[in-house]
Amino acid sequence: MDGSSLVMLGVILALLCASALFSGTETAFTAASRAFITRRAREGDRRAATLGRLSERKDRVVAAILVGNNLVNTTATALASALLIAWFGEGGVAYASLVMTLLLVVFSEVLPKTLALRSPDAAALRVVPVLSATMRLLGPAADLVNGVVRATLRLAGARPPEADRPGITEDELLGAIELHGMGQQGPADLAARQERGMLRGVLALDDMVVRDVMTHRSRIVGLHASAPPEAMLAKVLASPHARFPLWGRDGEEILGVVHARDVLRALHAAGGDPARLDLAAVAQPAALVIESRPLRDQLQDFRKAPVKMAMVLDEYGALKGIVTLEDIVEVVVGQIVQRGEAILGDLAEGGQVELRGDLRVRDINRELGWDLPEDEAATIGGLVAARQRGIPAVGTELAIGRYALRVLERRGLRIDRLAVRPKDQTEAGWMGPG
Ligand SMILES: Nc1ncnc2c1ncn2[C@@H]1O[C@H](COP(=O)(O)OP(=O)(O)OP(=O)(O)O)[C@@H](O)[C@H]1O
Ligand SMILES: [Mg+2]
Repeated sequence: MDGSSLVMLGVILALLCASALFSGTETAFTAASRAFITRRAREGDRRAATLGRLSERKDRVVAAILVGNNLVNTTATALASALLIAWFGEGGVAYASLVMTLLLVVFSEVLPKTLALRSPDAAALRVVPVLSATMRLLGPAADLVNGVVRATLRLAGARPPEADRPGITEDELLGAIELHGMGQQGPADLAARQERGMLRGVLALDDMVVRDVMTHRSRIVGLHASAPPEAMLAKVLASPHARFPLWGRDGEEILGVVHARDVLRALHAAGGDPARLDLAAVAQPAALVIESRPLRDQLQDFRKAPVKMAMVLDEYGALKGIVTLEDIVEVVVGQIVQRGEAILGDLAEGGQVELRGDLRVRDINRELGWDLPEDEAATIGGLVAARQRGIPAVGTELAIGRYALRVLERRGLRIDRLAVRPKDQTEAGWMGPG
């Protein structure tokens, strides 16, 4: 082998290495997590800051890398052809294609990309100098490439892709949340599941309205201003609640909201004599909210409000229920306190569970990981009534989505108790008596 052949071999080898560097850089750059880069940049890491800036124009960076990568690939292959033709004559072209394809795929594509993917975040930081140099040298070429691509797309009638799409979409975020902690087991799995629930809850605040979480009118514990003071005191003492709407004479008009603290204050003002208790004097003005108000907005209102309870009205101004800060917080963190009896019965074999009719479909889905439809009614009893177009008799069975339901108890026009099970698991049928 003569001297110039040796030089050529050396150059080809160097080009293959450059090609590998481009490939690895591209993979590290595109696979590095945005969250990691942002965090490190905030901590003052200069390389991360550069990465963050480059990520804002991903298409430009990728185009520059591709230009560089293809430039070295073609040059290396051309040199190899020249060399092998000199050695083997005409047949050298075929040899060069074969050998260079193998070398490029194995050493300049798969190997560096696999390496970069093993820890893309660290790799991305390491290749920042390569990225900067590439952009300085090939940035204009990348602009040219992107310009030609856009023009061609426009000629073909296709819409060019958005160059600078802001951040990620909510769908992408939801997808990432579903993947969070997947494949973990035991306590780690439980923690990840709870975190998924909270993250989903935060996003749900956008789609939910006050009506979805309010406590229905029929379950409000309120005080009537016209009732004997001793009776009001007894009611406050017997109730687990801290805030009470104060109704006017006709039981329709809302005078305000009384906090248990206010009752104490009123009692003190009355010299400790319950008969002289004047709750209307200590009641705070009631906040009113329309039932269609988005939860996110109501949450903001509560942050500023002196009383963390609001009366929920429909568009005609009729009272529909009440909502408190806790009702909204529960969308994110899940049921905080299980009120009264246990919120859910024990899960029997085959996944069957007995539920109170007034449980919220959303809470059931969350607690059991089910997917009953949440947009037809707030409570599971309401969902059954909606599907049956009326209040079904005890013993009625129906299917909703993947679930079989059976009415166990009815009180008046309300479904009090029902049994539910996922259909696929228990072809065996209902368990237990009844
Ligand atoms: N007077 C009331 N009547 C009926 N339901 C109420 C009443 N007050 C609060 N709730 C409901 O009870 C649940 C818990 O609300 P929240 O924790 O805000 O009130 P609380 O437990 O009475 O007060 P606190 O937790 O401040 O002592 C919510 O679903 C809320 O809608
Ligand atoms: Mg509470």
